[in-house]
Amino acid sequence: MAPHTEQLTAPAVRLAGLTRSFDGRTVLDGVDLEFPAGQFTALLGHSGSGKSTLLRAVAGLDHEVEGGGELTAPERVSVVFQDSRLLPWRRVLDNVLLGADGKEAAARGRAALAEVGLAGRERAWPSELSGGEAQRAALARSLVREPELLLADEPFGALDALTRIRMHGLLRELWKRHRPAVLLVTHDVDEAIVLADRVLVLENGRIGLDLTIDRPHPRSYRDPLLGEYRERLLAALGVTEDLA
Ligand SMILES: Nc1ncnc2c1ncn2[C@@H]1O[C@H](COP(=O)(O)OP(=O)(O)OP(=O)(O)O)[C@@H](O)[C@H]1O
Repeated sequence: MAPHTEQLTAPAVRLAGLTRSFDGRTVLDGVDLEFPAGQFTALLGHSGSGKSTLLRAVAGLDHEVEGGGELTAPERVSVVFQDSRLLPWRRVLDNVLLGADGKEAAARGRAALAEVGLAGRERAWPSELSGGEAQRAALARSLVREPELLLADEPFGALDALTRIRMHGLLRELWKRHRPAVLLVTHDVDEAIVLADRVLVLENGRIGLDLTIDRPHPRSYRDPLLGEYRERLLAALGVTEDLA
């Protein structure tokens, strides 16, 4: 019998028994998680549940995690945060290039900016960009390295609702073109179900729910069949009350 192809593909990320405490308080309590190359995964959880802590661990930014087991992540990892973290003293293109020199690098940077809709803004200063444009530039900077894994920590959390919807379309488009594995941390249940193919809920320091969103793309916010997933996720998050 032919072996199942998934078994032949090494997972992009594998965590086993990942534990992290701060001042004796356990935030991550033996997280087991694995996802394959190219998978778009969202991570939901209440404020303080440890989403950013988990993301930082996967990014290799936290040297105090106790593996207990193992932590495997690809070499080329990019991280996008809620604020763009553009360097104010560098022009947009120089921010995207992050010190890479030469004509070829500049061409790659320009192409990345064009991909996110910022063609013509290469020489702008970050202070001249809107919040949405700054996040576009941050996405261009993250993609120019062709990451195998894109970690995004509430990348649209500070944007207004309409800009956020546009950015959802852009992120999904970029994902389709570049196919990195994505781990998107968000508070927004709709954002998770419209973008991701798998949604995880972090609770009590572990993955409490692991839900595959089996709907074709592009998805619509109005798709009634997404409602069932929304209900399950809200229930897992303990949101049961309707507003008065
Ligand atoms: N460097 C740190 N020192 C002390 N405590 C920390 C540190 N980093 C995180 N914590 C604590 O760990 C818990 C989880 O924080 P984390 O930022 O991972 O949560 P989160 O789910 O991302 O929250 P939010 O959605 O509000 O961003 C919080 O109680 C936080 O105070």
